[in-house]
Amino acid sequence: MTTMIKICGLTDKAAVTAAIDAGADAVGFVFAKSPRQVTAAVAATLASDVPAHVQRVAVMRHPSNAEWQEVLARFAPDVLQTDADDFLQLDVPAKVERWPVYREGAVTADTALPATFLYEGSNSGTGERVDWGLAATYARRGRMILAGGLSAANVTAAIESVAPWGVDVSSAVESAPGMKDPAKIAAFVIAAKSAKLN
Ligand SMILES: O=C(O)c1ccccc1NCC(=O)[C@H](O)[C@H](O)COP(=O)(O)O
Repeated sequence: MTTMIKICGLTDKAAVTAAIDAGADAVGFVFAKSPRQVTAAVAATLASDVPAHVQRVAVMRHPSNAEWQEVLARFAPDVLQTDADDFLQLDVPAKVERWPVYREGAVTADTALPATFLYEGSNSGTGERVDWGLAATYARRGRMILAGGLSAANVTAAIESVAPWGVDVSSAVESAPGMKDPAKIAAFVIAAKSAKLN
């Protein structure tokens, strides 16, 4: 079994190509307010050559249904990633996979976690790392995508201690906020793939 790798917050074609060439399984485009924010039209252009085995993820945070419908119509993502409660008010067709975001501090032992979920801290895209010990307990309850503060330097250890289904990175593979660095993307993927899984 290998760990799913998502490179998030892509804003230019070179970064998309770097993620695909490195062997990423998913590429994320941020539509929320962020230094990485792109329009649905730009994301559609950036993702036009993404091969079918790489999932194209629409990353949002508290969108209105109208904002989501615009992204759905123009970008046609494979996956919608947004805070778990957002899904209550969004019309998401069955063909779009859901990656609800659960945030550290808001999850307890009693929280009903879905089959697949993303787990991170309060502030997306800021390099904020979660408690891996706690994350490991939640990772046993479903297909967790671990996010927040991962980098080429720590992703191997993160995978080996948390055992998530997937990992997600953004700021640590950038040269500046919103500017992805192809060499850092490649290094992250190599490090993630080198993790020893039981
Ligand atoms: O990346 C953003 O700026 C962002 C803004 C608003 C909502 C979500 C956002 N990113 C979501 C991601 O999936 C990031 O990859 C994740 O938060 C990890 O970020 P980082 O700690 O920088 O690796």
